[in-house]
Amino acid sequence: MAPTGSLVPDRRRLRVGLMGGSFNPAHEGHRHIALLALHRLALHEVWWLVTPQNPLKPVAGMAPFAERLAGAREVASHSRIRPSDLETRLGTRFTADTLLALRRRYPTFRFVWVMGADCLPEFSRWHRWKTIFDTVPVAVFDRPSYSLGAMSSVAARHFAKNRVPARAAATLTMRTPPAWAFLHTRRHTLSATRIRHEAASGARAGQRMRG
Ligand SMILES: Nc1ncnc2c1ncn2[C@@H]1O[C@H](COP(=O)(O)OP(=O)(O)OP(=O)(O)O)[C@@H](O)[C@H]1O
Ligand SMILES: O=C(O)c1ccc[n+]([C@@H]2O[C@H](COP(=O)([O-])O)[C@@H](O)[C@H]2O)c1
Repeated sequence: MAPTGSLVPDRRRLRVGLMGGSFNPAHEGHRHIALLALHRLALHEVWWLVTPQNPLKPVAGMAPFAERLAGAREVASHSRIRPSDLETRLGTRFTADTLLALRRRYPTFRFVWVMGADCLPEFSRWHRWKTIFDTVPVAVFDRPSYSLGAMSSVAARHFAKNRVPARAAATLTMRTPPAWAFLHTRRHTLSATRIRHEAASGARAGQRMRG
């Protein structure tokens, strides 16, 4: 059940970054951290887990799943970045459940959860958030304006003792969880929120021109 097109046999000790997201829509910021993750975490692949619905985000304004997945496939355009509908196929909605299911399904793979710094401040609101840290190592990538909030967050403080230095990030997939790193990297300013706002104001301007 690996992402469509995966030719890698299940038995290999594949090092895989799992990057969950709404991808509403996918953009260069996603690609930016996926490429950094491949390099800095010494991964074979990054799987973009396009979520059927983020449990903490409103349903209103969420583009249809098929549209978000198609957009992710277009933006990824890299043989080692694999957009996937795994959560839909597994029937999981919460990250903790997805990770446990993936670990069961691919017992020989080395997974690491990859996310941007904006996720850390709200992480303690995620369903069974401590289980996530206990299931796979976690890599957090810098994102403009979120670094300070991320490091003072409930999750960062709770797992402070389990943090490994960024220079050791390439060893994360080999570590027994909980283990996590914060990577101060080149940052990318783009967000899906901005793209949606720009699309909406473009549409309004078009309406004014026509009216
Ligand atoms: N510019 C970026 N820099 C770092 N991480 C990013 C960036 N854009 C997205 N991410 C990360 O990618 C994952 C999926 O993000 P998501 O699909 O929600 O995009 P988003 O731009 O944050 O969307 P929205 O603005 O709608 O919240 C998250 O872990 C998020 O932190
Ligand atoms: O499991 C949860 O409770 C949970 C709460 C919020 C977000 N997530 C996951 O976090 C990932 C990033 O979500 P998003 O919408 O910020 O791109 C995506 O895989 C979501 O399913 C998961």
